[in-house]
Amino acid sequence: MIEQLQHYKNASKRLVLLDYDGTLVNLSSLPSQANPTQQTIKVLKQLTEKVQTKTIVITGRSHIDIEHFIGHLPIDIIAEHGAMAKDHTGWKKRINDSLWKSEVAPVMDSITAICPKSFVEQKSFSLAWHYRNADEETGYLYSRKLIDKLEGIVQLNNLKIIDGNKVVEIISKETSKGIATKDLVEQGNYDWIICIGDDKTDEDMFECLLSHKNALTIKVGEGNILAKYRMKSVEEVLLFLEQL
Ligand SMILES: O=P(O)(O)OC[C@H]1O[C@H](O[C@H]2O[C@H](CO)[C@@H](O)[C@H](O)[C@H]2O)[C@H](O)[C@@H](O)[C@@H]1O
Repeated sequence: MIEQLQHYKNASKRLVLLDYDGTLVNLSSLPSQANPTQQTIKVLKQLTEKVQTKTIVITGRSHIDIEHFIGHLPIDIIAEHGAMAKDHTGWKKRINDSLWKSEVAPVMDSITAICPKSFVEQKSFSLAWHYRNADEETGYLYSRKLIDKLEGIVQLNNLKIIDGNKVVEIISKETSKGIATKDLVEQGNYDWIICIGDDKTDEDMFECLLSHKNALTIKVGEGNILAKYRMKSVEEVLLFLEQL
């Protein structure tokens, strides 16, 4: 890793891709509580000041949430797993597919009604059913039931199910952090890339970067790994980013 970092420092055009929840901030019981810490803000600010370095926060969050958390920083953002993107000109849609929401919402609502402490998060191009605060066993069982009930709608509407961290999310099949990463890599001609994430959707970025010889990919926490390195915690990620 030290050798790789040296190459990174000597590179002339760098890309730093950072997931938000579970990577830049610790997970919390409600999405609205995951405010960035002072250290997170400091680290992101430092990265935006680096020359020859493009830093992008790439998140499953709605563009409204992430704008609320870090929108005051001069940093590029890709939100909703690639459906929305922000650069110095402002926010833009990368897809235009949300008509299916009227079919999915009632199914999620019906499960919310029978699974205490679960709730639906609305985003522009996706719907997410959260069960972190439900009783563990009950939440998991209902998440399987929900996935089962949604299979048909998902197939008919060219959608996919993201079976995430205590969340079941529905979004267009044409959107992923991997697709967004591929676009960035093709357009940017970067000679070094650092990519850090903790969740299943971040594996799509790692997979996209597998064949890139100058990509340093880092998985935060345990579980499946297509990344080359692993870090234990958000705190370790922030310390690492401070050294870049
Ligand atoms: O791509 P990310 O930046 O990792 O965002 C993924 C999802 O994050 C949020 O949900 C997760 O974090 C919440 C706050 O810590 C937590 O309460 C929830 O259980 C997690 O699933 C967000 O609400 C989702 O929209 C994002 O897709």
